[in-house]
Amino acid sequence: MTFLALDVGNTRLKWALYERPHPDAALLAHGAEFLENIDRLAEGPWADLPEPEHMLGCVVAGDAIKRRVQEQMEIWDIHPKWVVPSVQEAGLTNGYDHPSRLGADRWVAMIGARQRMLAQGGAPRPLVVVMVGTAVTVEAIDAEGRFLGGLILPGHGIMLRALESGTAGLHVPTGEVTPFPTNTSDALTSGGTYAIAGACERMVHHLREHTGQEPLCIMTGGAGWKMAPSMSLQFELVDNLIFDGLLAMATLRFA
Ligand SMILES: Nc1ncnc2c1ncn2[C@@H]1O[C@H](COP(=O)(O)OP(=O)(O)O)[C@@H](O)[C@H]1O
Ligand SMILES: CC(C)(COP(=O)(O)O)[C@@H](O)C(=O)NCCC(=O)O
Ligand SMILES: [K+]
Repeated sequence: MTFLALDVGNTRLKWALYERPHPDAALLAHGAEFLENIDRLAEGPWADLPEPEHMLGCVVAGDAIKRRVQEQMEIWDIHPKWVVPSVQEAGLTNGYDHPSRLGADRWVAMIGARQRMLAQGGAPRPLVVVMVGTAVTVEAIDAEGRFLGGLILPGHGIMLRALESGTAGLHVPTGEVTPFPTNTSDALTSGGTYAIAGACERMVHHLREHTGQEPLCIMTGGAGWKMAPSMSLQFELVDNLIFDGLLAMATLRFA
């Protein structure tokens, strides 16, 4: 009953093979590839894997990338299944104006975060879910599992590239995060980091005001580790929220 979980973002493809489609399943193998290397998955890291029986993925990198990933899966006899955000799934209600236009990765990460909170026991709380990847997303979910809405902002890389290409004098190496930057490198690195931190704190404030309860804050994504030390509020850093979400959805779909 092996299960392959895929998360295809705008920078990297992340994959994980589990012994079965269940949150308690053992992890058999996992990896991550930058998108320029995905055409070598079948002859590389996937060549010696036990054949997955089921697969569920989320992709936000566009149709061309999705097709290239599906080509790599032709070494197996599986039918690729991709998440399309719906109005309701796995205990979460989708408040987006057009539910299917929400990024699939955002939907899956929120489902993972909610499952994670419920698994910890205690009364359900509002959730702020931050994903720091190519872009940064900051989601608000109330204690009843209603996704109220979320923010999208540029990630570190995009912010720096935008500043570099839009100015004459901002071509400098990465700096340090510091409260009072005194050189261009530190000013850029700190500006980006605190822009993201500020958006997160603002959303916590909005959700606290809206629900009258203290939100639980969870952070994930490839660049989450860069943000974690600069957060003034307590954020739990989780590296596999999307896989948690895919496992929760797969349990319901493939049981
Ligand atoms: N090996 C790495 N070295 C440096 N930065 C990395 C690495 N892996 C991830 N990152 C950071 O994480 C971001 C990508 O995270 P990821 O969650 O894979 O994004 P996405 O889901 O959008 O593809 C990059 O933009 C980069 O800032
Ligand atoms: C916001 C995103 C670009 C994030 O992509 P990522 O950083 O994970 O590569 C992606 O979730 C997306 O394309 N969303 C569709 C638009 C929306 O969610 O409103
Ligand atoms: K992502």
